[in-house]
Amino acid sequence: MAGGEFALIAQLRSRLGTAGKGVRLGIGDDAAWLDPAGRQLVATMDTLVAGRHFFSDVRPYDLAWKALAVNLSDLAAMGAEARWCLLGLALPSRAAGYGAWLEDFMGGWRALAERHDVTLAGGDTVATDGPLTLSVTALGLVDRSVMRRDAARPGDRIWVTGSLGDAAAALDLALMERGREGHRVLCSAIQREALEARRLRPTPRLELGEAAASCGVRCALDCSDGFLADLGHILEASGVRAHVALDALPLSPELADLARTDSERLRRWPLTGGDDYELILCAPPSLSAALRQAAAARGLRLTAVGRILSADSGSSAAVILTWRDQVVPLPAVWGHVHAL
Ligand SMILES: Nc1ncnc2c1ncn2[C@@H]1O[C@H](COP(=O)(O)OP(=O)(O)OP(=O)(O)O)[C@@H](O)[C@H]1O
Ligand SMILES: Cc1ncc(C[n+]2csc(CCOP(=O)(O)O)c2C)c(N)n1
Ligand SMILES: [Mg+2]
Repeated sequence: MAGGEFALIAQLRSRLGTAGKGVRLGIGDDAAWLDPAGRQLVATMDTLVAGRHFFSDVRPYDLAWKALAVNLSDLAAMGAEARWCLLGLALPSRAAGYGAWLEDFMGGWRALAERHDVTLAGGDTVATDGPLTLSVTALGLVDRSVMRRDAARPGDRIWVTGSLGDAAAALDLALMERGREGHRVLCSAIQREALEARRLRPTPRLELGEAAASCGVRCALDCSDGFLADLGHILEASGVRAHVALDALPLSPELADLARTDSERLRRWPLTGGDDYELILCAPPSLSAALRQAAAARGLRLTAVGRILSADSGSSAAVILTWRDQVVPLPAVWGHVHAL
């Protein structure tokens, strides 16, 4: 980008890059100089592409929130304390320029960054002939071991924070509104607003992630591709299987209302929908009380949804799904999410 790039960076620097904890040198030099103060560093990156991860007409405020939230959610799943971010922007040319866009974008970024005391320490800005693309690197700190996806053990309880499926239902609504292929959803304006807020502004469960790791939980992952697909990552990495009780999956009141009359939806949205950004945790029963307490202290819903089984127990399926204690078939996992 020509001159506009430097004006844009100056804005980001003055509004988002002000001195933060451990920032020796932030936006403005060839690289950021950061001080983890003797702690261990956890690093993650997620990229959002217009048309694939968000609709091009998204409000910049919401886009910024989501780009940051999905990365903080990865730190939460490791049990890390979020500290710094780098922001990569690939911007297609726009008749209206990026002045007003950036103003709104920075508002959304700041709202979430301030909540977790995360500083923008650097990034990169380029022009592109392709779609608007944002790539965020998030850096966090831990003092002890992280939670890993290969650490589930037979006998562990499987826990889920918050509720599942709202964002997927909202995506169906948004697709229908745009005349695109989606599943028909009939709901009130109030229900729609609640679901849409979950799709647009996910809440990274950083406090619970840190607390769970402190309680001794060794296995977690954040749920972005859909509960079944993400649980599948844990099962594969850990070499185990699982039993999941479909009737135990936590639903928001709005989704429970919509799914009441339709068990197919009840299965699809929370199990395969994606974009939830809740944590899936696996922990031995001896940690259940401490985990429940950690969630209650933060006003966060935490639900036991199943159990980890050993690889050689019973049937060959990785996940045994039950509904009212009867085994039910697994829905097809949403294949196109990762089609390259
Ligand atoms: N291009 C890449 N180069 C190096 N490592 C990569 C690359 N893409 C992914 N990875 C690594 O692969 C692992 C899995 O990444 P993946 O993006 O599937 O998980 P995730 O970020 O938890 O999920 P999601 O992106 O759906 O939120 C991570 O360790 C990630 O750092
Ligand atoms: C416009 C639009 N279409 C589809 C979706 C749904 N979606 C896209 S990627 C993804 C999983 C995480 O992605 P990744 O694994 O690539 O990080 C999900 C649930 C959306 N949010 N917006
Ligand atoms: Mg990723």
